[in-house]
Amino acid sequence: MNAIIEFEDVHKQFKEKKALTDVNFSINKGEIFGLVGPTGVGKTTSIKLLTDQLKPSEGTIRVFGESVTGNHTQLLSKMGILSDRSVLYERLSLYDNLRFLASLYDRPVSTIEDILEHVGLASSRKTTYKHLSKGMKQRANLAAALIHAPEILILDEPTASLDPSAKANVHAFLRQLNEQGSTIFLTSHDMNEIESLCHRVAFMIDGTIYLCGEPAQIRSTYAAPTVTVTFADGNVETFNNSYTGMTSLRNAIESRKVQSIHSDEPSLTDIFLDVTGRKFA
Ligand SMILES: Nc1ncnc2c1ncn2[C@@H]1O[C@H](COP(=O)(O)OP(=O)(O)OP(=O)(O)O)[C@@H](O)[C@H]1O
Repeated sequence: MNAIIEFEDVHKQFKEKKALTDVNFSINKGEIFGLVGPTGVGKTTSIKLLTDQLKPSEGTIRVFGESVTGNHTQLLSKMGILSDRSVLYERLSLYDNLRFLASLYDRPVSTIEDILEHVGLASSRKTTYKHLSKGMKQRANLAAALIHAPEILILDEPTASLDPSAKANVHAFLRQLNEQGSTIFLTSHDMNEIESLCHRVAFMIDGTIYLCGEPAQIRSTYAAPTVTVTFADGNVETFNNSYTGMTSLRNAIESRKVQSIHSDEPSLTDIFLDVTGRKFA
């Protein structure tokens, strides 16, 4: 695997507050990687460290094998960043904002139309940034993050203010960018988003990585060793995934009409709540 983002033994201390403790993970080229966790566990701090807005107290963060600390000018040109700070001017129209950014990166203006179309803001191109709604501002900043066709996209809660339809459009766009070669690192509170979008996911709890892996692999690790069968007469029975359980299941299937069979696999949200005992914010 070709790791292009690496967190190695990263700690971050803010005066008395320990925000990150011994954080280790890596993201491979071409992956969509999700960092999830409740509010205040260290997701934004991780993004700020990765984008050199903060310095780690200990440890190293590398992008393309190079430490980001103090080396961000060159590395940032390869990253598109959506963070909690807007990069757009309040008094400029959306189009003029993006045209300004495109000129900084020497990108053709045709890129702007294409991106505006994909984030669903083509009809708002003349609107002054400050007059956009909260969800539109979020999509405008996503558009700004994409203007220089970055190899890596770093997105802090990219869909937090979006309605379900805008969310689905942004998801489709992110999948498309990923298929075209972008590596995407995103944070979210939304397990469904992570489950449907990400190749791998890390659960962050109180500043540490609790679990990391592919959603299907995590689900199967925590799956209950049972199979639930609904029979045509309405009865529901659970069978153990053991030799005797499976023999009973086979006998039941042969002798009774079955409506549905499903393995009792928990969702990522179930697993998260189970392993942490904490609720999502
Ligand atoms: N500049 C700072 N000074 C002091 N403490 C900070 C600072 N920035 C963050 N923290 C603290 O570090 C912890 C992690 O904050 P962070 O913003 O990374 O959480 P988060 O997981 O992104 O939360 P949310 O999902 O609400 O955005 C919190 O307790 C926060 O109060």
